[in-house]
Amino acid sequence: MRIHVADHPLIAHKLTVLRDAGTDSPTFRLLTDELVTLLAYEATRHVRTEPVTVTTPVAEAEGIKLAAPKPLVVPILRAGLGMLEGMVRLLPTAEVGFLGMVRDENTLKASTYAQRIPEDLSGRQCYVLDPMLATGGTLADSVRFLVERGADHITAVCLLAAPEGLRFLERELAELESEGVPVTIVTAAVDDHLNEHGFIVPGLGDAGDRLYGIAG
Ligand SMILES: O=P(O)(O)OC[C@H]1O[C@H](OP(=O)(O)OP(=O)(O)O)[C@H](O)[C@@H]1O
Ligand SMILES: O=c1cc[nH]c(=O)[nH]1
Ligand SMILES: [Mg+2]
Repeated sequence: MRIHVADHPLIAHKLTVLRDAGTDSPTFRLLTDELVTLLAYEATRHVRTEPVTVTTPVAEAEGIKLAAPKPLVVPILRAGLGMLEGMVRLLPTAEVGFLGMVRDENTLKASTYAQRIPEDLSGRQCYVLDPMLATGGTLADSVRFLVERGADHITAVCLLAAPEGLRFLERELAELESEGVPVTIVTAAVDDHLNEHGFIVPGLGDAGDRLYGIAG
């Protein structure tokens, strides 16, 4: 598993404001959107392309275009939805599939309550969006779901990751990787630890609640 921690002053600045408990929801949504576009630049570094020739007003030029099949962007509801626009701004021709997942507050186990993902993902590169990688359970399940449908290249874009979750994913996804499905995590920061409630410390709190308000 490849882990890329973005190292850029603009990302660190926006993340600092995002962490601040005093930042209101409209600002939190705006900053999330801006951060994802910056992270998307790194996350799409290995997007598949094919050569193309265009005719400029002067001569022919060799270039590239995104290869078929189109990449699939998968926001993990709810909080991942706040990352969607920032991602497709950079990948406007991507298709979008949805996975609704929620973590039980007591057991910290993730479960899937909704999905709208193409049945056949053979040869598709998938970009999973989820702001928080805490225990890693949600991401591990979502990666397995996509690979079972044929995805062969997965990149997760997160705002924050916990070391415990990254170690868990390394172990859980080792088998997939040995079968030739590379997994990359792109994150704005790796925080210190998880607390007894499975929250990232120092973190930014509950990303879904901060984006959309307290869920019932
Ligand atoms: O790494 P994990 O320990 O699995 O935790 C991370 C998950 O927890 C949060 O979702 P939550 O269950 O709060 O749902 P929400 O997005 O609807 O708020 C977050 O958005 C991730 O999806
Ligand atoms: O810190 C955390 C952990 C899981 N989910 C969140 O939204 N925040
Ligand atoms: Mg939540």
